[in-house]
Formats: sequence, structure tokens, C-alpha cells
Amino acid sequence: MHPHIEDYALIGDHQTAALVSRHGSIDWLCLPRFDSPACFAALLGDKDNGNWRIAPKDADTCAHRAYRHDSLVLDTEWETAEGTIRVTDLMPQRDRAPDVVRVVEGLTGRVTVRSTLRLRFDHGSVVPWMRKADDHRVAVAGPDSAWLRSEPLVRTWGKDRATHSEFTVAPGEKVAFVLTWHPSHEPRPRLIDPHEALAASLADWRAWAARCRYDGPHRDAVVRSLITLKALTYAPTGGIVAAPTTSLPEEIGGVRNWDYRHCWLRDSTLTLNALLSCGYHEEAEAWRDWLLRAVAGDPADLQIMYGLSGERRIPEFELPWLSGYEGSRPVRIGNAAVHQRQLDVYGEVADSLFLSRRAGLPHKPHMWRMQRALLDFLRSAWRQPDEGLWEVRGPRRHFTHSKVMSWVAADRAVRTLEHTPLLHGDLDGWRALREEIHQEVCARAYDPVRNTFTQSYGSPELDAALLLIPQVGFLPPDDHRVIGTVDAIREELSHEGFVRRYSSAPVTVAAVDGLPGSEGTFLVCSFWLADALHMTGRTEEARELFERLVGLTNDVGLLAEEYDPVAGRQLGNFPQAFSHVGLVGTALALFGTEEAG
Ligand SMILES: OC[C@H]1O[C@H](O[C@H]2O[C@H](CO)[C@@H](O)[C@H](O)[C@H]2O)[C@H](O)[C@@H](O)[C@@H]1O
Repeated sequence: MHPHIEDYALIGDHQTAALVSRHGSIDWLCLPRFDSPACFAALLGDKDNGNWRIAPKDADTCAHRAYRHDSLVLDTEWETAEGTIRVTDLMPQRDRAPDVVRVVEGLTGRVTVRSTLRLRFDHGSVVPWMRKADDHRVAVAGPDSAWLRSEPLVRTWGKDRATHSEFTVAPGEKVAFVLTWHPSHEPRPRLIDPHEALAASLADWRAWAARCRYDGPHRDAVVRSLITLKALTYAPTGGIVAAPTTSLPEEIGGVRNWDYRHCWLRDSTLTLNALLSCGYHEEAEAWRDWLLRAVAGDPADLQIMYGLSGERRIPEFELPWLSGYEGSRPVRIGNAAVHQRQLDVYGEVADSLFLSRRAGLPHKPHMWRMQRALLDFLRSAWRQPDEGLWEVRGPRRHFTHSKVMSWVAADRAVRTLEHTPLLHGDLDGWRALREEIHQEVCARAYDPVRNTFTQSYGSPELDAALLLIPQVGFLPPDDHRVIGTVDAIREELSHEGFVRRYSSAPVTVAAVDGLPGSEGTFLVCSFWLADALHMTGRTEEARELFERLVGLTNDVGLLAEEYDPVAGRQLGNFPQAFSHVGLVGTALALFGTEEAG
């Protein structure tokens, strides 16, 4: 039986992240990077695909858990007939090797605690050789090794392809476990002090969170979202992953299972804008530098996603030995969408660079050169059909959102030139391009009979991405076509009070995206509806929707990509940057002042 997706909490070290269940089990961890093979993959199979559980003997689920203050340090409390304990989980800021620290502390009574560690390298498929070395248990297989120790030392033994420990704790007594990953050909990794690491991690996060400029209602939810977005940032390069997981299903038992451990230009720019809006400039600068390195070269070769360091090849393949989350197969690694044409990314990149400039980020000469080159390319490319922001696996179309975002690319270039006389570019040409796109979209993507823009030219389908039309400035919020589009989407794409990204009839979803099956409501689209309602003067409704969306966060404030309002369950990769970006954006729109906006 899998825990529900919302039963997980996240810990991470800015290079990778782990999911810890309410049962005290780490069921997902890729080492040493977000996109490395998992050594705990029970999330997508069963415990024989790797997990690490620490819990009182005979206890099933924790009584309570919470992050300590504004940090990524997780406290899980357990109540048993013997007494109570707390397990504190974290991944300390990395020096060289990644560590997972789990500190068990007695609170009341004398509690018997068990640790069961099942390491399975290469996505849950390889059982390592185990040996003892000094006070460590060492697991080795191929390129990977993992070193387990405890302070103080507790009795540990191997059985049934797992490493077991059992001990008791009384009030105030602590047992700290440290699991360290290391390349198997290198000598023993340096030892960290788990208690010092805990104190340092708390101090770092507290200092980081204190910089948040948002001070409105639901501040805790906003700060938790920002911490989550920061946790999805790969510190060595500044790249941002869409989520730390692969193949958590968009439909339980379905095939819509994708690998999100890569850097999408779209998801990253939106993440960056959210961080920037709340005062986080360093992350914005690091990502901009990542972008400049990743996209360097011919603008025609721009990809819609890259690896953490800007790698271009992210081949998609399946892992047949994993049975999938609640049987949702296949489990996929890599993402074939990497080769798609998605014209909206030009607009998102241009908008993000525009906002960075406005926020006062130091100027980089390459940045303007790159923007000019991208725009020159877009001048002809915007007329092409594409796969659009939803990365459909069906035929290419003239997606309205892609054209609107092409308009955004031209608009932001024009406005940059108008405000920055030192920069040079084809101002007249870009103005003409902007006008040409605008005219075509209004003529070919708008249905005057229904008074709504549609998903693609000539199609009857709607698309929740069109809620962004007033937000990006394509048309003013009081334009009757904008109000008509917002109303049509609310009417036709709503499902139990939340919003699907496109057609609500399951039978036609496949027609839109070329995939079998259906999916849940899309959380970022639901936040976009709240934004659009607010912009079109229906602020009370917007607030009511926002309250319901905040109410979907799990007990530690996290959101997956989608939500099934009938089953009352989160769906899709978890936690997802998009959803948390939506939460921050709507909070700012309703209650804040956008620093960079
Ligand atoms: O719907 C099919 C596609 O689903 C995934 O894409 C979604 O996730 C991306 C990352 O968050 C996001 O940028 C995109 O807008 C979403 O549609 C998947 O990655 C694709 O391979 C798949 O075709």
C-alpha cells in the first residue's frame, strides 16, 4: 500500500531532495543530484526498491509532523504505549558528499526504536554488497557507495537484504544516524557532526526565510512555497528543477507519468519571477547566468528544457522493474518533450529578463545579445505550429497561448529598448512584429459567437493558459474578450471548484494531448483563475478560490501538480514548482506589493 502523495514531506540539500512519509520512511532519494538514479525508489515500486524507515517498534503512522520554524528540517513525533519520541530529518548543506541526517530523540517514557535501511542503487534495481568498516556499515555497488553510522553507536545487523538497528531512548537521549553517499572508488568520506549540521541548517534557513518581503495573509504558506522553490534549485549551477520526482501519476493507474527532474525554461522563469517578487535577487542572478550558459549557441537550437548543468540530451526511457506508484506505469526517466517546439518559452524568457532588469539585477552584455538573437529567430518561427506549453504528444497546432507569448517576447524587447537608450536593436521591426502577432491572434484565435479565445486557431477547445492574457498585458482586463474568456473557462473547465487545463470531458482530453486516459484539475491553472477573477474585478470570488487552494496544501504546506477533487487526493509530481509559483503569485496579486512587477 503506497502512502498518498500528500503524505510525503520534502528534505533537501540544494543538490538533491528526499521524500519522507508519515510512516517515517524515506521512499525517494536520488544521489548525488536531483537527476541521478534513485537509491530509495519505494515510492515507485515497493520497499524492495529501497527505503529507510526509522520509527518506534510496532508503530505505523506518526502522530504529528512539521518543519521546524521556516526551514527544511522536518520533525516527526510519535506516540506509543511506551512513550513519545521525535525524529528530526534533514539533508545538511553540502560540503562534498551528500548526507542524510536522522536524529532520534526520546521525549517521554523509554521507547524502543527500529531503523531498517534498504539501499537499492540504480533506481531500486541493484542490491549492494554490505561490509563493516570501523564504525560504519558500507554499501557498495558499481559507482555508488553509501556509509551508515550512528552517534552513539547502536547495535546494527544485516538480514533479508537490509541493515537493521534497534535501541531504546529515554527523555533527552539522542541517537543520530548519518548516511553519506560517496563515489565508490574514493576513500572514506569526511565525517560531519550531525548536531552541528542541524544547528547550521536551521540558522541558514532562518536567515534565508527572513529575507522574504511578503507580509500579507497566509504568510506561512507563501514562505513554505518559497522554501520549496529554493529547495528545487540546484545550487552549483543555478538550474531549477520542475519537481524532484519522476512518474508520480496524473491519473492513478494511468500512463501520464513524466520525469520532472530537469530544468524547463518555462517552469524556471516562473519560479524565478516568484522568488524575485519576494526579494530573492541572488537566485535570480544565478539562474540568469545558468540560462546564458545553457542557451549559448545558435538560437534555432534553443531547447525548452535542459539538464541541471545545461545538458542538452535528456533521452526518455522506461524502468520496467518498477511497478509504478499504485501501479501507474510506465515509470519514465528523461523526457522526450525536450525535442518539442514550444514557442511560449521565448516570451517567458524575455519577460523574466525584463523583470530582472526592472528589479535592478546587474547588467550582463551577453544577455541583451542573446535576447536579440532569440527575437530575430522568433520573427519567422512564431508562424509555425507547435506543441504548446502543455507539451502535447499529439499533432502540432497553432496554440493561442504560444502566439500570445510570442507577442510578449516582442513586447518586452520593445519596452526594454524604449526604456534603455544605451541598448540597440530593431525597434521599428519589433514594434511591427508585435502588432502583426496581435492582429493575427485577435483575428484567428477569438470566437466572436462564444466571446472567448480558444486553445488553437479554429478549435472549439478552451485552454486555462488563456487566463494569462490580461496578466501578460496582451489585452486589458476590462476588454470584453478577456472577460468572456475568463467566464468561458470558469464555466467549461471547472471541475468541483478547481480548473482543468483543457477540455473537461475525459473522452476529448486524449484528442487534445494525444494521450490515453484523463487527469486531475491543474493547480497552477486554478491559481491563474483566481488571478484573472481579481484582475477582472471579482476579488471576493478570487479570494474564496485562493482560500480553497491554500486549503489543499498538505500538513507541511506542499502541493503536487494536480488535484483530484472527487477522491480528495493530490496527483502528479511532488512538490511541483508550478503549483507553488501559483500560490506565491496569487498571494502577491491579492494581498501584496510586487517588488519586481
Ligand atoms: O501533458 C503531457 C506532458 O506532461 C508533462 O509536461 C508538464 O510538465 C512540465 C513541467 O512541469 C510543464 O512545463 C508542462 O507545462 C506540463 O504540461 C511532461 O513533462 C511532458 O513530457 C508531457 O508531454
